[in-house]
Amino acid sequence: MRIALFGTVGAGKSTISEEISKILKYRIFPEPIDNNPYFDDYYKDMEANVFKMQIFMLTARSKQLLEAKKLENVIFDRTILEDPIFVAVNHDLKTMSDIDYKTYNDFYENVIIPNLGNRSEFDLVIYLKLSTDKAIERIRERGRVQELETPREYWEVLNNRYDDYYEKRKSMFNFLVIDAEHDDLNKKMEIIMNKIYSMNPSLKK
Ligand SMILES: Nc1ncnc2c1ncn2[C@@H]1O[C@H](COP(=O)(O)OP(=O)(O)OP(=O)(O)O)[C@@H](O)[C@H]1O
Repeated sequence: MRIALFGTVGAGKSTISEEISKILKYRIFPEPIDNNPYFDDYYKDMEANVFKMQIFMLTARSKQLLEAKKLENVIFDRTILEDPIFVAVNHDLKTMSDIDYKTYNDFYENVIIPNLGNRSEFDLVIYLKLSTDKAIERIRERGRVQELETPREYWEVLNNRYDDYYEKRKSMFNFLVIDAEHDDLNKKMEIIMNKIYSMNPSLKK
């Protein structure tokens, strides 16, 4: 089964990915952050670095999808579907120009998507939905320095854009929406695993 975690920064995707992986022993494809040469600069100056950051992210995720093609069972900690959401936020907040926004979207629609073919198909997309206040609380608790100075408006627009994406495309993917506002991991996992087992009862040992 190809499982994807979908949701704004601080939603808890990494934790849920790890919990599912512990149970099903599926490999996780993590967010390409650790060796990302643009990550620090992006948070320091989005306008100057957003385009470079996006090219890096798309390339890293395309490489992951190529590798994952060989595997039947995988977990994606965020998907390539979500990168344009970050780009739209930059455009909304005017840290990306109209021209760059158009170029990115042309590139994404005409180069990235056709090249992916069925590699970006997911059996289940788990949307961890939460309020912006809660997301910010988690970002602060986690304390990743690059994210701490980012204005609230960025997280707010990002979260709204996630909701819009879901509303517009909910019939295109097999979404499971999880209320990620509360911290009860067991409760969230129970709903998720019940869904996974209902899709494939043989996974339940
Ligand atoms: N396309 C993108 N453009 C800009 N920033 C991105 C993009 N994709 C991911 N990021 C950034 O990369 C970081 C991702 O970190 P991480 O893997 O911890 O995910 P997260 O969204 O914080 O997840 P979690 O739900 O686990 O809290 C965040 O700072 C996020 O804003």
